[in-house]
Amino acid sequence: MLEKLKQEVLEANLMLPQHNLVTFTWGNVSGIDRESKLVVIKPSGVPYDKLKVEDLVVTDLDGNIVEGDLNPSSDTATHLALYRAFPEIGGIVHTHSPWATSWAQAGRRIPALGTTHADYFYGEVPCTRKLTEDEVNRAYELETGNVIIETVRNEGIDPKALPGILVTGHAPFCWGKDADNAVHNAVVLEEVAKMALHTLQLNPGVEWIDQYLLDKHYLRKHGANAYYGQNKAETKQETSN
Ligand SMILES: O=C(CO)[C@@H](O)[C@H](O)COP(=O)(O)O
Repeated sequence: MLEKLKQEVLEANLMLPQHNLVTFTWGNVSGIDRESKLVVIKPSGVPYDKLKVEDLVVTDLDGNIVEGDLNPSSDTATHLALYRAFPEIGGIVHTHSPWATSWAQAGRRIPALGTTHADYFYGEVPCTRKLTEDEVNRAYELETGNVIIETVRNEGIDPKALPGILVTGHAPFCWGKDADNAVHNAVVLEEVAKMALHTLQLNPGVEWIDQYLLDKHYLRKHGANAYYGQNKAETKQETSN
């Protein structure tokens, strides 16, 4: 079942070590088939260089295993909570990539300091509150998902415009229209996390980029009249006076 989705999720998981987003078995990627409401996710603790498509686990949105002999990722409940809350996402990735994880451990939001950031994240990358002792001890992974959902909803965030978040004391979660897009966003998040830290070291008083520049860079890639890449948008970029 879901052979195409399984292949996409396998390839997305293998992109994590390829892009240096993980060490050992850290991290996990999943994808959802919205028609069947079934999720394909990495098995827990399996080294990436040994991961095969038949190792992937299929669950329903309640976490019941529909297919697979191995235990699903230990973060499965977090992924499922996000799929239930955000119907617009099709893939989720969690890593402990060092630069983004440093911001998460510091409990700091990543400010939009440049156009690289603006190309993918339409504003600062948010950071959740800490989980309470009760949340950690009662239902850690589910409550990790819930604190992400709480932050997104309380701050009126559009998950498509800000496809990532930092969980305080833990690490980043990113998402996208599918597993490959989620990993792409995770790679960019790691890059902008590194750039932002270096920028602040070079100039601690640096300000966010101006809203008009944030708008331009985000919307030329993702807006209704996007013209980045090979979009044949009606509105072309100005090429002459
Ligand atoms: O959050 C963490 C570790 O703190 C995860 O990234 C795990 O390291 C990945 O676990 P599995 O997906 O292999 O269960």
